[in-house]
Amino acid sequence: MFKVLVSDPISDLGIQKLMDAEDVSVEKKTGLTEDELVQIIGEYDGLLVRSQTRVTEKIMEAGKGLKVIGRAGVGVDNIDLEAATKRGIIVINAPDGNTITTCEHTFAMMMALARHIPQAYAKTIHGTWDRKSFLGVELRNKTLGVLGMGRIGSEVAKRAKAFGMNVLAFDPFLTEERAEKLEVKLASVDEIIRQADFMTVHTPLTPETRHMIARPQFEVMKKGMRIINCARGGIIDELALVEAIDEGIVAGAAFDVFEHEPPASDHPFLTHPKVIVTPHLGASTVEAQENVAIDVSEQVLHILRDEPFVNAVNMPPVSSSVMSKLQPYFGLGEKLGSFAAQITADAVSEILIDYAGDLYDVDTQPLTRYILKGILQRHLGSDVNIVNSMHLAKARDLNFVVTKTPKTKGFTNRITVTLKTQSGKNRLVAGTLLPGYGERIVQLDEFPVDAAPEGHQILISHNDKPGIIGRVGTLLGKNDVNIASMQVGRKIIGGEAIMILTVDKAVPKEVLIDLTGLEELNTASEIVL
Ligand SMILES: NC(=O)C1=CN([C@@H]2O[C@H](COP(=O)(O)OP(=O)(O)OC[C@H]3O[C@@H](n4cnc5c(N)ncnc54)[C@H](O)[C@@H]3O)[C@@H](O)[C@H]2O)C=CC1
Ligand SMILES: O=C(O)C(=O)COP(=O)(O)O
Repeated sequence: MFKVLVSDPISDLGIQKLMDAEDVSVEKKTGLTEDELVQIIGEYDGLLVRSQTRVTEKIMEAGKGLKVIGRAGVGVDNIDLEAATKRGIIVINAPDGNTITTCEHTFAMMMALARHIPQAYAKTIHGTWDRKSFLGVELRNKTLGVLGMGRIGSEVAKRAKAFGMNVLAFDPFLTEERAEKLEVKLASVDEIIRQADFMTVHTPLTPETRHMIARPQFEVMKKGMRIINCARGGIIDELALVEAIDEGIVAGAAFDVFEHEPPASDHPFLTHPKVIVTPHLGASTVEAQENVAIDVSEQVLHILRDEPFVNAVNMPPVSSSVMSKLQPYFGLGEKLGSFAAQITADAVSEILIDYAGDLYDVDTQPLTRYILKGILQRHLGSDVNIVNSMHLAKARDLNFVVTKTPKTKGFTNRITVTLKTQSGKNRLVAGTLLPGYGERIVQLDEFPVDAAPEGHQILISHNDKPGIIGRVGTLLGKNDVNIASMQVGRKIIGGEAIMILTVDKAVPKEVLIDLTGLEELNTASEIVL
């Protein structure tokens, strides 16, 4: 008999199938502390949560029999995925079930913001008939900026069109073609900030999206903008937002999510007359809660019974025979994908992967999943894994083409990843596994190189002129950035060249800016692998 613990309020109707299963017993214990969970988790094979329960490494360590953690919702930022993967605990989520509900909440917030509904309600029920203070604005003919055009963002955009709004959208995976299909105008974050009347964010919280709207963005923002966050606390810098409202830059904000939940009682949002808040209610409808609970229960049943499953956010289902041939290449593949994504600034329209030499007659599909994971993870965050990376690429109309080449000059094996972009500036990175030496990047765009893909790297494009290497070394030395290795590649003497430096620690942004100021140096960016 499998035992499943439900530790957050999850729809009974949704988990009915799990409760009815003869081989499963379900127990509901909500509101437990970490220590209380640690005490009891050892008895269970499965754990079902929403966003309240923080499933920490300590809990998983105590959950010796835990096979699966089911998240009845989208975001898995309350679950330590790395700890789960390390222990072979499969984490699944229900990504589709609460899309519409959260989109509708976003609209409820947008309307409430435009018409001051919470503030007007509060005055009216306290006996003040105030018709002067709450002059609103229409949505019609206003410009809505949508940051993050995944499931929820796309639905928000669709409904905004019905309200007569013009939609500007930004998502690293949004191509011109897809934007046209969704009837939105592709825009940069900067264009959205300068042009939108309303702005709503629908991205996950990743290192890249954390504080993506902060002081520098407020400084150039269109005056009078209204901002909505029903995605994750931390995407918008909360304190900088309050400042921007007080300075008259932002006309109002509606937040469902917070950097710390629940927010502290003295959080400025809670008393600010121009900020409206809800307690993370985006997914809280009867329908969504039923949907996500059904989805997650079905998957938990499959996993407990050792049956095929979908929506795993962390587990690689690779057979052992394929594994033994391909495993040595998995790390290289993922790094090549990540490297390619990090050097590509434009929206990617197609991914080309070529396997050559020893990889010619191997079923490389699992390896392709690692490469896609490396590419997608940069923008989609921790939800991408080798189980869902192909699905996620397809769902974003991101075509990937795999080719095989029997022989490769100079190497026994070679993986080449090319990202074709909207602007036509394609980026190529190729790598090989050298017996006895490990992973190597052997080509970057048209330049032959020989660099180990690891840690912090600086990629520099420059003109092949004497003295440039010295100038780079001196500047990095002055800034206490130690160079572990350096590789230079060029096609012709005196022409365009590149440099890959492996350094011992993260490179401050200012140092990268200073590098680009050096004579004969064109661009400098950091790659983290
Ligand atoms: N308030 C609530 O109760 C709920 C909140 N959510 C949250 O809403 C967010 C969106 O959920 P979904 O649409 O289902 O996810 P999704 O994965 O379908 O979409 C996220 C999109 O953000 C894009 N993105 C990533 N980095 C970006 C960047 N730097 N700039 C612009 N776009 C970027 C991705 O390419 C992706 O298309 C998630 O954070 C999720 O956790 C989801 C459901 C309920
Ligand atoms: O699904 C998500 O990402 C959510 O944020 C919903 O969270 P909840 O299940 O309502 O605690």
